[in-house]
Amino acid sequence: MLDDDADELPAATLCHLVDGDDDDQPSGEDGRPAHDETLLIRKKRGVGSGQWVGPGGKVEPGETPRQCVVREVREEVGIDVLDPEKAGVFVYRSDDWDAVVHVFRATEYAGTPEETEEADPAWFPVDDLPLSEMWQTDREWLPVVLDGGTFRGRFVYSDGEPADVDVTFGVDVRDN
Ligand SMILES: Nc1ncnc2c1[nH]c(=O)n2[C@H]1C[C@H](O)[C@@H](COP(=O)(O)OP(=O)(O)OP(=O)(O)O)O1
Repeated sequence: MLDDDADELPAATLCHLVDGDDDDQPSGEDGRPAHDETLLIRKKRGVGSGQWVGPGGKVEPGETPRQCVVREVREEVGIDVLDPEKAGVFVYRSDDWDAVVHVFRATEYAGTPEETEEADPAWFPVDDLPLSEMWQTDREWLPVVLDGGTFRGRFVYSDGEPADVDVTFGVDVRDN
């Protein structure tokens, strides 16, 4: 881990779901995106509200990060992710909240994303993400995660801007 105190921090999760139409139906006719797209939410409240982010949230007592990410995706957009795979982990430090954030990638899900009180979901092509309306540090690692890679990072924000950014790719993130 890139931060000595990471074990002391509250935990949170993010899910980056990648979908593409790989069956026999004409593009888009089964309600699934025609090409590789990823599900983002316009977050209505909480940390990062107003931005496009992956669905996710804070890990509750007694919950594992994997259990959390399944619950949060269900609560925020009403679908069940079936195969969340750990793809990264980063320490986030800011003026008002610090956390260790576990990042999952998924390709299988049940249901159709819908708007909730917490989030407004939309699919974006993986090569055309709304980066100017996302966390600035997402551009460091999100394309790698969407492409099947792994990373570990430490992102320090001050006054809403990245002040210290450290990322390593191609690491084993299964147990941390
Ligand atoms: N730097 C950065 N980039 C991308 N995403 C994040 C960060 N820092 C973060 O904290 N996050 C993400 C990690 C989590 O998904 C959320 C924070 O949790 P939040 O959505 O506020 O928690 P919930 O449990 O859903 O909501 P409330 O408890 O606030 O109702 O931000």
